[in-house]
Amino acid sequence: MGVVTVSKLPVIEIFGPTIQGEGAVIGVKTMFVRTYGCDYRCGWCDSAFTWDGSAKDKVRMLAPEEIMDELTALAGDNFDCVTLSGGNPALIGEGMGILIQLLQERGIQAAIETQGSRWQDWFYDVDVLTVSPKPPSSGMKTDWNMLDGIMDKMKAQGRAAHSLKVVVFNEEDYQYAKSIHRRYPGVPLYLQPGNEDVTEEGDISVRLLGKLEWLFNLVIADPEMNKARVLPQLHALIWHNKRGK
Ligand SMILES: C[S@@+](CC[C@H](N)C(=O)[O-])C[C@H]1O[C@@H](n2cnc3c(N)ncnc32)[C@H](O)[C@@H]1O
Ligand SMILES: Nc1nc2[nH]cc(C(=O)O)c2c(=O)[nH]1
Ligand code: SF4
Ligand SMILES: [Mg+2]
Repeated sequence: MGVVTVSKLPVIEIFGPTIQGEGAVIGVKTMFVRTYGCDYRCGWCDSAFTWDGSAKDKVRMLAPEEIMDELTALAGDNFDCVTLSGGNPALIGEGMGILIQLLQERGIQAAIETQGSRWQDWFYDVDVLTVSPKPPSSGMKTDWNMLDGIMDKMKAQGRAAHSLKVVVFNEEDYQYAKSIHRRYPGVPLYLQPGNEDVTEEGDISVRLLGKLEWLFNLVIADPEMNKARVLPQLHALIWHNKRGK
């Protein structure tokens, strides 16, 4: 018997193919792997089941190879990109690094969604890194030392396409987004209107589009935001608050 490496990941859901609904690679067909656990507790988190205990019984500890097999079983070769989200995927060390390698060996892009509260060396290997620092409305406090460190390292390394994405619910959040833009001026900034009710059932697109127009108007009036991009959560316009989309 060979030695078994323990590098399993806590996975709460694997789904797709769907369309990436946010940020730099919006519109691209992608699979999702959502890890369990978060070091934050954002008041408005649209994926609170990844950390609030309500879906704890659905968590599976999976080896990177098992995740690959499940992606293939779900979608065959009908995808070129896998988005690793959570929760905070940056809580996971070795296992995530191995999964990213496995994906890339098969010519599949690895995209990451994380909030910038933790660093992992595998950030260097990611194809698309989205760092989404949290504005005041979340109730979280930004660790500026950590965020500076992450942005410095990504800049110095230069391979992975990285960008910033700030969710904006109110004027104070908008000011926070501006402070992020001033602090990291060379990094593409995406602004995303907040979904104020992540439990509402039925069609929420009119409400979301209203919030998008509000954010459009702030940016339109603001010469400091000439380079920012304002995008909706595209999947939420189409599939609303449905899970696994
Ligand atoms: C659920 S999080 C998981 C990844 C990581 N924890 C993070 O926050 O970046 C994925 C993305 O959804 C965004 N998000 C969460 N709740 C939201 C809401 N109510 N409205 C708009 N965006 C939201 C987050 O800001 C983040 O950019
Ligand atoms: N379609 C779709 N696009 C997304 N982009 C980021 C997501 C996330 O929850 O991390 C997400 C998601 O949950 N679904
Ligand atoms: S950091 Fe991301 S997953 Fe964690 S609570 Fe905030 S939005 Fe949710
Ligand atoms: Mg989501």
